[in-house]
Amino acid sequence: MKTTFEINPIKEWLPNLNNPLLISGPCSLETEQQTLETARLLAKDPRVFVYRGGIWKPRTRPGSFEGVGSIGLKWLQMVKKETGLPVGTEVANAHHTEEALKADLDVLWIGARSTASPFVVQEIADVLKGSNKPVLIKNPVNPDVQLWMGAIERVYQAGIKSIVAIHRGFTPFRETKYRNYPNWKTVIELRRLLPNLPIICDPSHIAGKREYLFEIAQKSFDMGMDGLMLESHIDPSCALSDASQQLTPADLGKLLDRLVIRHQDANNPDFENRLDMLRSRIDTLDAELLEMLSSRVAIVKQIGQYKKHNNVTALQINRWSQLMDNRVKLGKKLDLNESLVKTLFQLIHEDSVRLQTDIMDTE
Ligand SMILES: C=C(O[C@@H]1C=C(C(=O)O)C=C[C@H]1O)C(=O)O
Repeated sequence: MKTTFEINPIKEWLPNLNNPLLISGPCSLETEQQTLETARLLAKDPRVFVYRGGIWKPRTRPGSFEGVGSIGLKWLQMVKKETGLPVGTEVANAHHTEEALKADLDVLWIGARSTASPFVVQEIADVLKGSNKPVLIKNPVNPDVQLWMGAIERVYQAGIKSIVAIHRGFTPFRETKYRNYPNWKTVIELRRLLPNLPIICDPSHIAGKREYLFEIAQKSFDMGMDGLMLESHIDPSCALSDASQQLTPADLGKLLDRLVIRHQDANNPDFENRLDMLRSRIDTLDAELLEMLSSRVAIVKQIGQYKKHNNVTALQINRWSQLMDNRVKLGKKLDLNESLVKTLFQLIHEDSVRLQTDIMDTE
């Protein structure tokens, strides 16, 4: 499928956007009062552009608070009427989508568990046909960029051009300090595949804890994200869901005050000139790296021939272990990141062994 999507910039559906897109509001709407009081405070901050509130909550285990359901749509309409903020909620099946469209919410989003299921996304997309609603699509729970793309394509094929992707982190397979670990590699790949697609970050679901929200939000701007979705609650300690990751509107304001917003360009000729100079040095160094790599490959091939004639295995585990230890030590001395050195030499070694077995088996 071709990947030149004509995605609308956010400003097309949010004309007063003059800052990164910030979506905020409670994880779950709980009562009319909690919904409205949170909204009233958020509406005072001009950096908040959309009010969010979950009403159908996909919970991992049964028995937790699963949201107030359709009554919440009425509360969201009240927020819009009173504050003027556009409002949105998560939809997870055709019925939710029909209800949300009937209530004329301004934006809808598809959650991470739903994105992971093509059937669910398709059923939502079928209902969205002809609606023109902006749709935000969270990453699937596993870092599979194709699955994320698939959900975006399904919604796009339903005629929706106002799409935003949300990085909400991925299910960890081991203990991490975050609730859902961020995977910037997957986000960078999505950006490469769909350069015009706005991508925002959801630090609340990545962090799981208030104390980590700032570092993730700042990293998002460092990475060129187009905005943030940050949960807020009038009284987080009493929240019925995700109590430890929500902020009061006042604390949200304080967090926003500390964030440095970064731009794609500096619009400053001095900066551009200096950057060009440094980049041309990188270009030269990269060419040298590749030439050195090519010389290395030539020797690896020579060794391969030599091994072939002497019936010696391509893989030499002792040499490989010593080489790796030595390169890691050298890398440390040169102040290089250990995982960079390891990954680089693992790739180089894997290719050496492949080259040598090819020589042994085909010539
Ligand atoms: C080049 C060799 O063959 C393999 C490739 C290596 C490499 O790329 O440096 C090291 C050990 C071997 O597993 C060798 O035996 O020296």
